[in-house]
Amino acid sequence: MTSQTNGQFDRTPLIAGNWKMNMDHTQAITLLQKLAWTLDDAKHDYSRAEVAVFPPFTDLRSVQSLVDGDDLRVVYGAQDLSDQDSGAYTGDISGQFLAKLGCTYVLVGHSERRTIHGESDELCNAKIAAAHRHGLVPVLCVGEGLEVRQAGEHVAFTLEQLRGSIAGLEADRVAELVVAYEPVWAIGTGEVAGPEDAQEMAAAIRAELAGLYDAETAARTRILYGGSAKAANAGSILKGKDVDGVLVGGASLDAEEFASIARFEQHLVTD
Ligand SMILES: O=C[C@H](O)COP(=O)(O)O
Repeated sequence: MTSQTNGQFDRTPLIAGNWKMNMDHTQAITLLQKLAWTLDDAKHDYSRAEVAVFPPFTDLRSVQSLVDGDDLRVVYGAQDLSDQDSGAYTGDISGQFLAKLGCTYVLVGHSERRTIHGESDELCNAKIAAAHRHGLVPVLCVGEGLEVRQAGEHVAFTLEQLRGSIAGLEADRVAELVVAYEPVWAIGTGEVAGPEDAQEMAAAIRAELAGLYDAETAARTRILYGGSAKAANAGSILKGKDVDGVLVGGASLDAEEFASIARFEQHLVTD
């Protein structure tokens, strides 16, 4: 595996846009073209910050054609996958199909899947295995709700989700895994966990991985923050030494705003 450092950060930051259930396939083309043009105009260096989008399933073929046809550097993934590979699973999508569509990543266990669709850590674990069977890199989402946060149990809760979701995973797989810490109370609410909160949890996740595996493995895993991230707060969030990127929802639907987040190095907050 190649080194993930970009020279300034220990790991190459990943700026990921989860479009959720927004944008049909024609709107997807417009949004992605605008994003790519904006990043090109700004001379974005993709080796300094990787940029990924996660459109709805129905957009992926159009996204693939655009990325391939125009040689875009933006990569993409799906918002979910089945833990099964094929068969009588009406409505589900196989990792095999996503790989064929050129997906690099796939979200697993987003809080909206966990809460609305009742997805458990065990199912997330099986979905991670399915992603690996098809060469996809899972972006595992973990994070606590408001009550857990108020009870001060957010670290223990989140680490339990992490352990349950990665049980049995080999060290090499953990090193390439992306973990997104998304406090549920900060998603789509305008509430942002402070940079200290994001760093606290990212450090706790990395320490947990070091304990479960080893320090070298843990040092390679990328850990993102998600929850009302935007250009105005990305610089301070990404200042945390264990925070390796952001998983952006609402703000990723605006090409200029999302491009500005990807260009966070321009507005990194320093002491
Ligand atoms: O996947 C993205 C997260 O759910 C964050 O969404 P948000 O930026 O709209 O709060």
